Formats: sequence, C-alpha cells, structure tokens
Amino acid sequence: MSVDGAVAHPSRPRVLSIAGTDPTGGAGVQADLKSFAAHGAYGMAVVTALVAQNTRGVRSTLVPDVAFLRAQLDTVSDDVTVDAVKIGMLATAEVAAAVGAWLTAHRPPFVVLDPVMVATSGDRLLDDDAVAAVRALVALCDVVTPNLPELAVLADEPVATTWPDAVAQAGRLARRTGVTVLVKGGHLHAAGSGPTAVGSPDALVDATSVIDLPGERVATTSTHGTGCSLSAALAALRPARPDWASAAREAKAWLAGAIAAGAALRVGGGHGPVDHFHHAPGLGARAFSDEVAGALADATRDSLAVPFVRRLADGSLPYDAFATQLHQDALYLVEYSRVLARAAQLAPGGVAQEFFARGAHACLAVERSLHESYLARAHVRPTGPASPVTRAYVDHLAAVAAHGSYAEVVAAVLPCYQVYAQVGVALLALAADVEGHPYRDWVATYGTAPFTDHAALAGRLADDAARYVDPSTRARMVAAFATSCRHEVAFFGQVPLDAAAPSLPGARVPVGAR
Ligand SMILES: Nc1ncnc2c1ncn2[C@@H]1O[C@H](COP(=O)(O)OP(=O)(O)O)[C@@H](O)[C@H]1O
Ligand SMILES: Cc1ncc(COP(=O)(O)O)c(N)n1
Repeated sequence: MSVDGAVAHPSRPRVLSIAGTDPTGGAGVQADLKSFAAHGAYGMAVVTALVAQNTRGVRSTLVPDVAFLRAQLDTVSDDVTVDAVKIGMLATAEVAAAVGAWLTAHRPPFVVLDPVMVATSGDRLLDDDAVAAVRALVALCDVVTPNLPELAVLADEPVATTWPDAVAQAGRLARRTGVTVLVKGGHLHAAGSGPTAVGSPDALVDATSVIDLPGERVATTSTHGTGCSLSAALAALRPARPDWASAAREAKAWLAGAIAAGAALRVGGGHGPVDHFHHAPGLGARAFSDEVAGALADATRDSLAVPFVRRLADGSLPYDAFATQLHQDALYLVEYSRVLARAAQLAPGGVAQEFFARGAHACLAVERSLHESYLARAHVRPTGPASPVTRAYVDHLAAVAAHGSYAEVVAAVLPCYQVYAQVGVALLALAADVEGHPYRDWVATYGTAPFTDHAALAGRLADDAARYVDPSTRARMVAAFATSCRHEVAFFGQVPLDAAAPSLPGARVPVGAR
C-alpha cells in the first residue's frame, strides 16, 4: 500500500512510465519523463527492457527477468500513489503478462497503453508471440494509442490505407474491448494514401463516438519517439483535465510544436527526437542581469570609493570640480544619445524601441539643461573637448553600436543606467545625513524614480535581448557590459580634486535621464 498520504492533494500528478529505454533520449522512458515534465507532472519510470538504440536504429535489447520487473513495479506502488500510468515497450509476452498482473492488483485511475511494436527506424520492439499478451493488456487500460500497423495487429485486420478506414477499424477495436482508441495517422503516407491533403490526423474513438484531432503534417525527419511522447503527454495531462478529449487535444497541439522544433536540437543523424520543451524556450537560461550582477556590484563599490564620489557624498566636493565633471558628462551624453538611438534602430520594436528612442532624446534635453543650470554657475565655466577618459568610454560605446547586434548594444549602454542608479541610491542615503547638502538634488535625480525605474526597465530589456542569442553573442554582451562598467568607474575618477576651488552650495538640478 502506498504511504505518501493519499488524502492530501498532491501539487503535481504522479505519473509512471512503464517502458523500454532509449539512451539517446528521444523515445522510451527518457522521452516519457521529458514529456511528463513538459506537462507539469511528477515523473517516475519502471524499465521493461534496456535497448541499445540511437536515432538510426536498434542494435540490441536486453530484457531483465520479469521477477525484477515486478520488483520495480511493486517498489513504486508500495510507496507512491500513482495518479496515471503510461505503458510503452513491453518486449515479450512475459513482460506484458507481468504488467497486466500488476495493473490488476494496483489499478491507477488513468492508464494509457502505447502498443509499441516497431520503432520509427523499422526495428521490432515486440516479440511476435507477445501480441496475444498485449491484446489481453488492452482490456485493462483506458486508452490505447496505436499507429496504423499496430491498430491492424490489435484489430487482427489488414493495415488501413485510408483515414476513414483507420477510424472505422479503431471503432471496431473500441467496441470489442471497451477501451478508447487514440488512432494515429502518422503512418498514413507510408500506408499509401499519398502525401496530399491528409495532414497528420489522429482520432479519439470509443464504442459510440469519434472525436477528430486534425493536424498539419510537418515536413521533417524528427519523428523518433513521437508515439511515446504523445501517449506520455496524455497520461500526464489526464489527471488535471476533465476528459480524455481535452487531454488529447492539448497533447496533440504540443506534439506538433515539439516535432517542428525537433530538427533544431541537432541530435543524431537518423530520425531525430522531438523537442519536448519547445514551449518553454527560456528554460535553463540564466537572466543576463543575474550573470552581470557581480560586475555591476563591483563597479558600484569602486565608484563609491572614488574621492570625487566620496566628497560628493559628504557635500565637501568643490563646485568647480563638480562643474568640470558635469561638462564631461554633457559631452558624454551627446554621444551616448547616438548610441541609444542606434539601440532604438536595432530594437525589435514595441517597448524597447520606444524606451531607447525616448532615452536618446532625454540625453540631449539633460545635456542642454546641464549648461543652463550647473555649468552656468561655475567660477570658471568649463570648456574644451572630451577628456581621454570620456573619449575612451564613448569610443567603446560607438564601436559596439557600429558592429554589434541589438543585444550587445543594450548590454553596453546598460551600466550607464544601472551604475548611476545604484551609486545614486547609495549617495542619496549618505547625503540625507548632511544638512544643507549642496548636491542633494543632483544625487536625487539618479537615486529616485523615474531614473531608477528606467534603470530597472533597461535591465529587463537586456534580459529579453539575451534570452535568444547564441553563446558567443552572449559572451560579447557580458564583455561589453563589463567594459562599460570599468569606464563608469574611470569616469567618476577623472577630475583631479586638488586644483579645484571651494564648494558652492545650493545647487539645483534638472530632472531627467542621464
Ligand atoms: N510529420 C508529422 N507531422 C505532424 N505530426 C506527426 C508527424 N508524424 C507523426 N505525427 C504525429 O505524431 C504522433 C505519433 O504518430 P505515429 O507516427 O503515427 O505513431 P508512432 O510514433 O507510434 O509510430 C501522432 O499524433 C501523429 O499525428
Ligand atoms: C524503448 C522504445 N520505446 C518505443 C520506441 C518507439 O518509438 P516511436 O515513438 O518513434 O515509434 C522506441 N524506439 N524505443
């Protein structure tokens, strides 16, 4: 008896695969477990046969003693409540009988049988003398999922060559056994009905009704394990769906996407597997912001340690030093605006394009207001070209903008938002302790919304951009971000403090993006 507390409702259906193996992961228990996970089920597996196979074919099969199979089955059911079962490759009559005996003793609520007989590669996976045992097992299940040749064997009739014939044959099998038949049309073309118009239909057929499950045919060789994956999806979905038809429709739609995405996996040179997780493309990917969080934290810490920033924090920074820095900032912003405009040009559209286009405009607006406010008040109004430090930063950004993809440009411009936001938040907290702090308003521009919101949104846009890039682009994104971080620190440290005049309190700052 299972002891896992059958009273409490489990967070996920507990679904068991009873099947053979495929070490290349496309069929058998390996495919079933992926299919279970892809549908949110907790997967378990009992192995009926060890199969040395790959996408090209089966080399050999080892069927463990049936006593060991029974031991595996009992080990599961003695401990775990099984909500649904998917049965696949049975290999021999003895294995089929042992599974039948276990099912009779421990009948889980939902049982799907994929009557595996021949692999996509053409290799036999069921002994000839095991057919009677599989037929006997059918009666113990809820749904059986034969392809056309398997349907013919179970019905003991010739292979159907047209789809209406196949559905009619499934109806006869359903009436004879009392079991629902999910008949699969993937073999229709091989059965000789021609490549046109038929698509890849399936149908859920019971004694009295036929539910069509139409499907487009995908032109691909990635069909290894399609039957395994479909039947496993059906078992995984059924405990959380109202009926078999809902589960089957959903499983079929998912499988179509999995087949279409299979070739991109680049697994094997024969009939490749399907992509069980095609519907979750971001799975396993680390967010770009998480990956560069260390570089951002280092740049923030190093910036806060720069004498210029420390004296900005305690309010003792001489005003002309501040003005000299802002002059460089203004020169920087004019060039940074061009790079943001490039990001807007390359952006996929929508929020990203608008964000960067607005940012490009805001830089020019802020540059103008810096001249009208802070710089106008300096004792000696700073003039002159960009410093080597400013130039180096701008050149780096321009190089990425000229040669890089959208994702790289976003990564390169991000530290300007994020280092300033983080430094701004820290400075604002420090400035709060200083009465009459002369730079409080300037600091607040970067340490509060909307600037901090803009920095966060820029981070999310970088995460979005990073999600689908290849590994080398991702590495260039990280490098561009890290380089910009170093330029940010150098930018804060570029004004020599000794030569500066005394501080001038009461500064006012325009609000806007940096
Ligand atoms: N080329 C294809 N395009 C779309 N769906 C397919 C294709 N080949 C098979 N299918 C679908 O995959 C599932 C398995 O079908 P089938 O190949 O008939 O069974 P099996 O894998 O057991 O031989 C069915 O839902 C079928 O409609
Ligand atoms: C262990 C095992 N079970 C089933 C299949 C059938 O695969 P397909 O779904 O491609 O017919 C297989 N190749 N290997």
